[in-house]
Amino acid sequence: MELRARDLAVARGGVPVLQGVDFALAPGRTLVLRGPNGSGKTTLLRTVAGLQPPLAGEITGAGERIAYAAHADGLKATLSVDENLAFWARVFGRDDIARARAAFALDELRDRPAGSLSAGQKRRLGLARLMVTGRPVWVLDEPTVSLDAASVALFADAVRAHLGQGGAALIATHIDLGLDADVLDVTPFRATARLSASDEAFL
Ligand SMILES: Nc1ncnc2c1ncn2[C@@H]1O[C@H](COP(=O)(O)OP(=O)(O)OP(=O)(O)O)[C@@H](O)[C@H]1O
Repeated sequence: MELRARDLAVARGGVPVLQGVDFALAPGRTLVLRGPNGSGKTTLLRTVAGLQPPLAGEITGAGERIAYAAHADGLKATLSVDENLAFWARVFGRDDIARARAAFALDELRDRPAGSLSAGQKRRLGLARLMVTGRPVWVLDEPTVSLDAASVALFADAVRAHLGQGGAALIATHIDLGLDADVLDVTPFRATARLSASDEAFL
């Protein structure tokens, strides 16, 4: 099933940020969002992930198919690496964490409290959680922040494996991940109208 956005308009803090966004993301494919700082990539991802409603337009193929990884890692600091993964797996009704742990080179860190990990190790753990969700559409906001070159390569491998199993990925990133990806530059979709609260009632 495709993830699709049709004529989507999104807002941040009540201010329209993007409008007229259309894209389709098929199983097995990656779509990379590009655009300068503040152009609306995070806002678009949050809307696709269902964390905020669109101002206008339609999203299909999202909802419970999405696993979202935001800027913040959102880890439980006092729980170990394994406990964090197991907790997350349970939330999604699953129990296999070994594959995710290995894919992100976390085996040697499995008993360490997440709060004691380095920034890059925390990020690897945050990304490993995607694998335990079992969800087909990964929505990722700057996933490689804090990662060294070797960890970026691990991440790209994990995405490739996910695509190979029929998954899909929507990724905001400023770097080249070496993936065979489609690219959507959000710059042309910047919202022109700055609507007041009273105008919004007529949308
Ligand atoms: N909490 C907020 N309340 C109001 N406006 C916000 C908030 N967060 C971001 N914005 C504004 O919304 C617009 C879009 O921001 P967004 O974070 O979506 O951009 P981005 O393309 O992801 O940027 P970056 O590349 O810097 O991560 C910007 O003008 C930003 O200043």
